[in-house]
Amino acid sequence: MTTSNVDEYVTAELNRLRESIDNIDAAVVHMLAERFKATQQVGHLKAEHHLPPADPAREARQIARLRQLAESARLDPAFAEKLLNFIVAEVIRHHERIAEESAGPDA
Ligand SMILES: O=C(O)C(=O)C[C@]1(C(=O)O)C=C[C@@H](O)C=C1
Repeated sequence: MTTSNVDEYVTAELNRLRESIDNIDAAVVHMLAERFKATQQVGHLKAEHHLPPADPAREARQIARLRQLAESARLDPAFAEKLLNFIVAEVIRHHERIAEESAGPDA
């Protein structure tokens, strides 16, 4: 192989892998959007029934489950846990805002 063939091969391979990465990133965005649609509904339900925004026992079960799934998928369980915590922290902020809004300005 000449140098320019190697360059062509590397460029083609990089482009092929990046197409796959772009598809996966799009799927992640769509899945997160669906997850947030569901959690928004949970936020409204919790606010209507005066339930606390966070449920640490539920989170502990989710973390245990995700760590196991990550291990079987050969993904770092610590990373899976960090990612879930990051998402859930944002969800809790949304829940708190929904609760404040549903309580009204005098609450
Ligand atoms: O399941 C709930 O009670 C939620 O509010 C959803 C959710 C989540 O994003 O998965 C968010 C906050 C809770 O602490 C636990 C889980």
